[in-house]
Amino acid sequence: MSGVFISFEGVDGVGKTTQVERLRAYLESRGCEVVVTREPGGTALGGRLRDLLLNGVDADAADAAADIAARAEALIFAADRAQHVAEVVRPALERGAVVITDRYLDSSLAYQAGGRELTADEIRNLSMWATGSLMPARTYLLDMDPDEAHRRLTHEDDRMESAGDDFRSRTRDAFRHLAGREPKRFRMIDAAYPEETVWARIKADVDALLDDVVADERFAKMAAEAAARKAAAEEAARKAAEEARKAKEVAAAAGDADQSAETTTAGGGQ
Ligand SMILES: Nc1ncnc2c1ncn2[C@@H]1O[C@H](COP(=O)(O)OP(=O)(O)O)[C@@H](O)[C@H]1O
Ligand SMILES: Cc1cn([C@H]2C[C@H](O)[C@@H](COP(=O)(O)OP(=O)(O)O)O2)c(=O)[nH]c1=O
Repeated sequence: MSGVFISFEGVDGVGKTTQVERLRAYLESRGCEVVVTREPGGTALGGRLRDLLLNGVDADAADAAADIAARAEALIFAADRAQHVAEVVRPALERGAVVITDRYLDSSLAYQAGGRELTADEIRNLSMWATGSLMPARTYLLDMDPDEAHRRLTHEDDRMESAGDDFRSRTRDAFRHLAGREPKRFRMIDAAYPEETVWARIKADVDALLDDVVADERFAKMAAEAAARKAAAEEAARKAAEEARKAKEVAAAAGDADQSAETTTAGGGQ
């Protein structure tokens, strides 16, 4: 199987990491090579950038959120993504692995455009440039009330999580809007249900997705074989026509020689 790229999105606490691990276990049990990764922080460089993004430049500053300007924040997330795609995602896809990422470019669209209010076009262009336009085949948006999701978290708020209720609500709305714009890629799953129910919905969709990928590959293989057969038949027909042309030339040359011999004989009798 060629590589399949899957992303999980949603506000903090909706259950992405939980479902990513369930999907990893399931796909491994089906015999797939699975690479689980995340943004920010899927590479060594990304780990350093994640620390800046989640803890701020000065962890003791009174307002850690303010010490990175909105545009700088967008660029740091994009830098993390560029390194992530170059170092982890593309090589794994080229090997034929299933790559599951806990967040990808839709998070930038939801948080930096929706949340921080930069424009969606500039954020999208930045991420497309950073990734060479690599898009997931499927994106699972886990959706639920963001305050309830926030209450599920057991750790202390990081720099992004402390941005407040309004920010969380804008981010959730932005995710839902993105899913509405691209229904083929997105599957929006109600994440307020228990873990098992959420997983059952993801599993059903993944089974269909992988069947489609296998069917597409089978179709591509059949199409390639048909094209090769057509090219071979055309080559054989070209060779046969060439041989027929040569045979005709030989016959014509032999005919000319006979005729000239006859002419010579007739001329010699005069
Ligand atoms: N469907 C669910 N219902 C209730 N709690 C959940 C559910 N899925 C995950 N959790 C719990 O919620 C917390 C956040 O889950 P996590 O997977 O880390 O979310 P995220 O990666 O989206 O921040 C964890 O303690 C996890 O065990
Ligand atoms: C990938 C990405 C994440 N983020 C934010 C979302 C999260 O608040 C934070 C780190 O994400 P993450 O570690 O995935 O948090 P969680 O597991 O709790 O969902 O970074 C952005 O603002 N933009 C981005 O492009």
